[in-house]
Amino acid sequence: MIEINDLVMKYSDNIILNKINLQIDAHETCAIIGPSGCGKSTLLYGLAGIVKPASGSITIDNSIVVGNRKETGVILQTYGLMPWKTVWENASLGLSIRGVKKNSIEEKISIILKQLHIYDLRDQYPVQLSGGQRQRVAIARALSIEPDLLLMDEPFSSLDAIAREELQNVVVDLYNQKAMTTIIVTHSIEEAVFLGQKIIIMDPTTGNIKKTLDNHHFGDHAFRNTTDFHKTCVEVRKLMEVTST
Ligand SMILES: Nc1ncnc2c1ncn2[C@@H]1O[C@H](COP(=O)(O)OP(=O)(O)OP(=O)(O)O)[C@@H](O)[C@H]1O
Repeated sequence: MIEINDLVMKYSDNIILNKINLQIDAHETCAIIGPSGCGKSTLLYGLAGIVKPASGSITIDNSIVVGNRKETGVILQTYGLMPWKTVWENASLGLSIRGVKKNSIEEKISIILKQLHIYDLRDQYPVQLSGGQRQRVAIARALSIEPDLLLMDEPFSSLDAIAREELQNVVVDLYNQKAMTTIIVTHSIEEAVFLGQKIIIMDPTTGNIKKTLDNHHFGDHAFRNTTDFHKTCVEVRKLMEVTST
């Protein structure tokens, strides 16, 4: 379980997040949405231990986050792939850094690459891949460490609508297999509604949470085509409009 208590995040004297309180249950998926610059990434960096709170705390499973946590998988906007390493080498980086034995790495990475349909691309370099394929490699690397928490910062923003929906389906499938706590920062209302059991709408004027919606429909690819999906999108859009005026 994640507990955020009176969290203040600043860059120099500039307060970005102001006294945020939030609980995210273990095995929950949470989408964070809000206008550009409202501090979504900053919140994710706090959860990842990349940026330290000015005050307040972030606790994961009763331990205060003070830096990288080895059970947290992180996918940042830029994918973070090493251009000089192959798909296989990029995907296995997290395991080799942790000193995992070669046999075990081979077994785990083969399974994950096959699951993400990029096994045949294992000897290619990032420059030879499409955006969606690169993103699958980044997902493979994050999953290889078997995280209990997966943090994603606008992971699909550079993809076309179809590639984006395919990868959203992959996230749902992975969740249905492993039920890892998943937090995704997104600009897309549809993505937030499709991927978040909890949808957090941020308010840039207060540096706090405007509203949290519970969404019980998560987990089914077909949800995208339902009336409930569209209704929830409209609800989130209205809250975003209020936020941005
Ligand atoms: N390293 C930094 N140093 C100083 N200010 C920063 C830094 N990173 C972000 N900021 C500022 O903090 C604010 C919040 O940035 P953040 O990236 O968290 O917002 P965001 O909601 O994720 O934005 P976007 O949707 O555009 O990615 C912005 O005003 C940004 O300019």
